Amino acid sequence: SHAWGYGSNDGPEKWAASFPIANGARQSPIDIVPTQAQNDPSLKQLKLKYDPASAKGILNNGHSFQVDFTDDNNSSTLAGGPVTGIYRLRQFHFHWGSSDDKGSEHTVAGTKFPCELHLVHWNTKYPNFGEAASKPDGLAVVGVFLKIGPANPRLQKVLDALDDIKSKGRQTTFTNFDPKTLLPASLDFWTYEGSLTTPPLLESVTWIVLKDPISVSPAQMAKFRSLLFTSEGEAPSCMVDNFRPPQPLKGRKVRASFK
Ligand SMILES: COc1ccc(N2C[C@H](O)c3cc(S(N)(=O)=O)sc3S2(=O)=O)cc1
Ligand SMILES: [Zn+2]
Repeated sequence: SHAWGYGSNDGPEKWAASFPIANGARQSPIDIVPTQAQNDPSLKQLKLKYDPASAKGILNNGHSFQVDFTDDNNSSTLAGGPVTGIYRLRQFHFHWGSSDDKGSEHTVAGTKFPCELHLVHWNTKYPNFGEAASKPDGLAVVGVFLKIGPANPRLQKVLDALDDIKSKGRQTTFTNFDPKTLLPASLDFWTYEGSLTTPPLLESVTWIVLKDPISVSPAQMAKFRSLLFTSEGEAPSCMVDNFRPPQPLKGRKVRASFK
């Protein structure tokens, strides 16, 4: 079985054994070096259109927690930016640390953030998510950094739901939520061609990492850290440090939508 995790026995340094693409040419995350990113005036404005009614549920999947969206129509989509065509929102999830000095997957000139939000979209030129996930232009993930500061009221509805999904496999209804409320004021972004940051590590992701972070308070970070990697009945293991470290750039260019 392809059981993987973030521990010393099954963590990122071990993934290549079951998923050799871990050493591939376009792996994620990466360290973004702003001074080496090239401004590309041909990049369009990011167009995000989210319908709160398309939020469906919230699930502890044993690696993170995710909010799933109905993706059988174009009610919640991404277009513009570096992509061609329309991508449908599938889910969003987070990665975070055991302490505020780490947790993000992407880093900015070596700076780690305590948490990173990923909004996962798939290219509607393919018939479904599973098909899209294996194509080089199949997925587009928007990454948003979370930085320690005042409590973020926009996060609260998500964090309040975590008590119901403490252990792996737990899920509950979660609807009437607009993920746009989780985004910073500016949609300035860096973009590069990469991969999923967890197994199966497929090299199918156009990454769109927003330059500006949103805030999260230490108490709100403690809520993330109250989740468990483990199922009910197993010895409890706190869900923390569920991030992959930056991977080699291997000649890739990072473009900036801003000067
Ligand atoms: C069989 O192919 C598959 C393709 C994708 C997935 N997913 C689960 C992954 O954990 C995963 C990781 C993502 S990240 N951290 O944004 O790079 S996005 C994502 S997923 O929801 O698309 C499952 C099977
Ligand atoms: Zn992710």
